[in-house]
This record gives sequence, C-alpha cells and structure tokens, in this order.
Amino acid sequence: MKATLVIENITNLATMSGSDGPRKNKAQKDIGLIKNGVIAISKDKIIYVGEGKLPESIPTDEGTVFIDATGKLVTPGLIDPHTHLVHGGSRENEFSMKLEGKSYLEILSSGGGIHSTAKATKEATFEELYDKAYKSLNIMLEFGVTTVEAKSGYGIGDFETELKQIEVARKLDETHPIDVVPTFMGAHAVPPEYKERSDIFVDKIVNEMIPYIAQNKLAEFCDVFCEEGVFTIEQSRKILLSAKSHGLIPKIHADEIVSIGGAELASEIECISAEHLISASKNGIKKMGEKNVIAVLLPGTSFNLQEGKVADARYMIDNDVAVAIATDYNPGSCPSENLQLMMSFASITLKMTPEEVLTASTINAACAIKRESSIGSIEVGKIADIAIFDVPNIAYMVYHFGVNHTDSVIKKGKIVYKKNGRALN
Ligand SMILES: O=C(O)CC1=NCN=C1
Ligand SMILES: [Zn+2]
Repeated sequence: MKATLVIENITNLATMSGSDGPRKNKAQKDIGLIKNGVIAISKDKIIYVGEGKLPESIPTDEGTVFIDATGKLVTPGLIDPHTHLVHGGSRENEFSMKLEGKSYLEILSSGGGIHSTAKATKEATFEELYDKAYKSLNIMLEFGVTTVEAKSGYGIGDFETELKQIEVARKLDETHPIDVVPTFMGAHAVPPEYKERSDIFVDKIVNEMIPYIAQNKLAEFCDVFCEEGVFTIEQSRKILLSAKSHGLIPKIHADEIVSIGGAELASEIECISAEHLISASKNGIKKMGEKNVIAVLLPGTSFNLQEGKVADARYMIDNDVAVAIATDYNPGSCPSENLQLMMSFASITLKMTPEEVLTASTINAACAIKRESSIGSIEVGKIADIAIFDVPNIAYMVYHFGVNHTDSVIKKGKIVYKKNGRALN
C-alpha cells in the first residue's frame, strides 16, 4: 500500500500505543514514546509507525508528501471529550456578579447562568448557532484538537431547541474537519415552570425526549447535571437508567460543586464517565476505579469558578481511575476552547505529570467517548488524526503555558491546519 503522507525525523513521537482500553494508575504515565520516529499514512489510515528511516517495504512516489518533524513533538490528534459547543449568546455580564462574590449556583438559581444561555440558544437560528460553533471548532483545530464531544442542554424543557443543538452538532460533524460527537443533555437544568414539580419534568425527559433521541439515533450518550439544586441523585438515576434501557451510553456531571454522591451513582449505573468531580468523595472515587468509570476532569472550570478546590486527580489515578481532561467549553463556567491551556492547568493545579496529561487528552479521552478503537493513539490501522507541536517534548508543552504550540494538524491523513498557513474560513 503506497504512503500518501510520511512524517519523519520525529524528535519525540508519543504513540500512546499499547493499550486497548483506558490507561490507569502507572499506565497513565506511559505515552509510548519513540525517539527519532517515523509515521507512514495511506489515505486516511496509519500504515506504519517506527524508529529511524521508513523501510523500503513501504512504497512512496512523487505524490507522497513528506513532513520533517525534526525538533518537534508528534502526538495523536487531541480529543476534547466534554464541551457545550453549540450555544447562543455569552455571559460576560455574570463576570461582575462573580467578582462581587456570587457563586455559580446562586447565579443559576436567580435565573441567570444556564437559563440565560437557554434563552439565547432558543432565540438563535440554526445558522447562527452553526456559524458560532464553526468558529469555535476552528479555534479548537488550531490547538491540535481533531475530535470534540458536544452536549445539548440549553433547551431546558424546550425539546425543539434541544434538537436544534443536536442537529447543529451533527451538521458540523459532516462539514468541519473536526469530528463532532453529540451527547443528549436534556437534564441540564430544571425549567422555571417546573421549579416546584421537577419530577414532572424528569418524566417528560424519560417518557418523551430520551425515546425520541434513541429511536432517531440522534446522540450516542446521555448526560445529566447531578448537583445540589439541579437534579437529585434519585432523579439522575431515573434519567440515566432510562437512557441505558434505550441504548444510550450514560455520562454524568457529578459532584461539581457539592458532594451529593454523583461519583457513587456513576459507579452504580456503570456510566462510561463521570465529569467534574471537584467535590467527589474518596469512597465514590474508589467505586469508580472498581467499576471502570472514567473521570473527565475540567481544570479550566475550577480555575474559572475559583471555588477554592480542584478535583483530586492524584487520588483518582492512585485508585485505578482512568483520567481524561477536557475544556468544558461553555459560555458560563468555562468560556475557553483552549485544550492546551487546560493541559497546563491539569498539571499545575491537579498535579498530573505532563505524560499523564497527554494520556488524558488522547487515548483516555477517546475512551470517554467510546472512540478508542479508531483514534486516541498512533498505531497501524487507526485513523490518521495527528498533531505536530513545535516543542521539544511534552513537559515543555505543558510547562510553557498560555501560547499555542501547534505546528500542523492532520485529520484523516490530510493536512488541515498549518501554523501561519491558510486561515480556515
Ligand atoms: O453553565 C453552563 O452553561 C454549563 C455548565 N453546566 C454544568 N456546569 C456548567
Ligand atoms: Zn459541562
């Protein structure tokens, strides 16, 4: 099979190879490093990974593109497994409230927060949501990201708006170089009109929305904001068990602000992942390790919320919980598409080593969205989603924070971004 693209003289090639599932404990540090590496790609697939020169057995011709990666770090395309990508409006008006000391939950319960984004998303047209999210995907691509999960959740009871978000995500998956993986999150907040009768709203989600999403195959995952003052443990259990019974894979926003047992529930239901976990109990973390629930940590959110605590990544890694990280890109608790910055935050604030952070942004992130069979590592037969960073090694990339280290991004074997190259429209 002829090579269409060859990346050679790679000073540091982090393959992330060697595991068919999420990397836990000591394995979270193993990045499958090859010095002076070489990768051969044919069309959209990886056909060779090795050290030194490309072997004669891999044919090339005048059409083969060669990239010299001397002095560079090459990794699998980064994966952002937790975003609220598709949304209308913005919430900079809450900035002053936060500076005056108002908490995230206080702003939410006073009708702001998610509710104000819900209003903006409802009022926005499909095209407005699409254009806004397309621009965010361009930013993410420039940071080396090649796959993104995108939650609905701003319908807040208005199913049409929920569906509009999901349809935008699905359209973006077709049109933008980045692959977009939709998650249904109808249970993001209780609509004001159901404030005193939230169980009725839960029944609407369970009896109407989830069956429709599942029957029409509009999303693979179902997520719920299990939090004090949002959805209780009992309500979250009902929603996620219903999702599971309809073939949707359960995820959960767990113990973000108050520890109400979200991590324990994630383990009981065997969610693919539990996300945030800033306030997760040690018992809940241990149970997640026993039940192989992946932790998706969001260090940008804890930085932005400044609630004085961060997820205990070290305890999770030491207790066999595979850790992934994400931006949590959304207009309120983390208005940033910059996954490279979150990688630095994960190291600086969560005390994860640079190698653990790279695992968390590649293969473990792929596992959190059930894509590990095709992406998340540089191995023969996998999709050629590859990022080239202009840094000598992963430690330098994580330590030198706040700048964009991306040199080039390859998506399905095609160069889709080059630094100072053609701007994406
Ligand atoms: O505030 C938002 O829009 C997104 C969010 N949902 C749960 N935590 C953050
Ligand atoms: Zn979130």
